[in-house]
Amino acid sequence: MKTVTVLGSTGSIGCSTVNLLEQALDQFQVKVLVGGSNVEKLAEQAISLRAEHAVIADESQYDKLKTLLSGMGIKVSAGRSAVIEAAHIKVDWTMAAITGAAGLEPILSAVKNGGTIALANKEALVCAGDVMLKALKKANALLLPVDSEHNAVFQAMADKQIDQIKHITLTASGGPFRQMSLKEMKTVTVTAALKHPTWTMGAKITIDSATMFNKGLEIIEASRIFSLPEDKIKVLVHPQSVVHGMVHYTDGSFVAQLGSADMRIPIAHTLAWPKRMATNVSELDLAQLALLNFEAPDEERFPAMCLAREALRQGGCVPAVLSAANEIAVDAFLKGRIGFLEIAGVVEKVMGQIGTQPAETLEEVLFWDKRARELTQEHLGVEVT
Ligand SMILES: NC(=O)C1=CN([C@@H]2O[C@H](COP(=O)(O)OP(=O)(O)OC[C@H]3O[C@@H](n4cnc5c(N)ncnc54)[C@H](OP(=O)(O)O)[C@@H]3O)[C@@H](O)[C@H]2O)C=CC1
Ligand SMILES: CC(=O)[C@@H](O)[C@H](O)COP(=O)(O)O
Ligand SMILES: [Mn+2]
Repeated sequence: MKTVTVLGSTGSIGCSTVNLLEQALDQFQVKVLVGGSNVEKLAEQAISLRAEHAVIADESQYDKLKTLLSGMGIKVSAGRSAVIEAAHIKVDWTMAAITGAAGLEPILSAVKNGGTIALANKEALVCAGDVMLKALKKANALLLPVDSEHNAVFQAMADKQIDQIKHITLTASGGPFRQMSLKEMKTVTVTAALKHPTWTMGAKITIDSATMFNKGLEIIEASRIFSLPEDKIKVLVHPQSVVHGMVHYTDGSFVAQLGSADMRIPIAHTLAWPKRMATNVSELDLAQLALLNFEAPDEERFPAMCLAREALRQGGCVPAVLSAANEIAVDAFLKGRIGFLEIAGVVEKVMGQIGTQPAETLEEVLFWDKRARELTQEHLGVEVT
C-alpha cells in the first residue's frame, strides 16, 4: 500500500485526487487530508477515504470539523501550524495543491520526509525555487510535476536524452480573452474572466489563465523543474488544450503528450509513477475533434509572459515579487475592486520598485513576498488578504 497525503484536498486538484483515490482504496492508504476552510467537504472526503487525520487551516472551523467527524476514529486538528505539522507525517506520496505562496511552508515540511512530492502548486516553486530545490536534494525527495504542461514535458522526456533537447514548448489555451482587443479587455467582468474555455479550475488559476500570468508562472516553473534557461522554454497558443507540452530534440523530432483537459490524467501519472494506473477519464476522439490549432502568443495584449521572462532572467527575489504582487492583484480583481488590465500593470510597477535583491533563504523569500504584497496593496488601495 502506498501511503498518501493531500494538501488542499477540498480544491479543484484536491477533489480530482480524491476521486482517483476513491477508485483505488485497495492500493492507497490515506494518512492526511488538509483543507483551507471548506469543513463539510473535508469531513466528507475524510470519511469516504477512511483518512487517519483531517486538518483544517481555518482555526475557527475546528469545532465543526470535530463534530462532523466525531466517532469516526479520525484525528482532527486545525490552524496553520497544524497544517505544517501534518504535512511532515511520513508518507510515500504527497499531493501539493494548496494555492499560492501559502502552500510553500507545508510543501517544505513534506519535502523533509524524503518521499514523492506531486507538485500542482506552481507559486511555491516560482517564489522559492532555490530553497525548494535545495530542500528536495537534501532530503533525497522526488518532485513529480502535476501541472499539465510540465507533466507532459516530463512524460516526453522519458527516454532521458536530456543533452539532445533543443527546447521545450508549453501550450496555452489563450484563456477566455484570446481574441479580445486591449480596449475590450479593460472592461471585462469577473464572471467573464472566470469562464475558462477548456479547463475547470480554482478561481486564482482561472484568472491567471485569462491574464496569461499562468503561462508566465509556468515558464519559471519549467525552468526550475527541468533546469532550462528562459530562452529554451517556448509558449504556443493551442485553444483546444489537447496537446499539453512538447520536447523538441536536435534531430528535428518533437515528442508531445496529448490527452483530454482533465487533471486526473497527470495526477494519476504521478500517483502510479513509474508505473501507470487506469482512470475513468473518457478518451479523446481525435477524428471527432478533427482540427488542432496553434498560434504564436501575443505578448502586447498579454504582457504577463514578458514580465515573467524578465523576472526569471533577473532572478533573486524578482520571481517571488511577481508572484506575490499577482496574488494580491488577482484577489482584488476577484473582489471587484480593480479592473482586469490593472493586474499586469501593478505587478510591473512593484517589480520595478523592488528591483533585484537576493532571496537565497526561506526567510529572505518570505520577506520579499510580504514586501511585494504591501506595496501592491498600497498601489491598489486594497487590504492585504
Ligand atoms: N486546478 C487545476 O486544474 C490546476 C491547478 N494548478 C495549481 O494547483 C494549485 C491548486 O489549484 P486549484 O485546485 O485550482 O485551487 P483551488 O482554489 O480550487 O483549491 C485550493 C486548495 O487550497 C486550500 N487552501 C487555500 N488556502 C489555504 C491555506 N492557507 N492553508 C491550507 N489550505 C489552503 C483550499 O481550501 P478550501 O477550498 O477548503 O478553502 C483548497 O483545498 C494552484 O497552485 C494552481 O496553480 C496547476 C495546474 C492545474
Ligand atoms: C490545467 C493546467 O495545467 C492549467 O495550468 C492550464 O494550463 C490553464 O490553462 P491555460 O493554458 O489557459 O493557462
Ligand atoms: Mn498548466
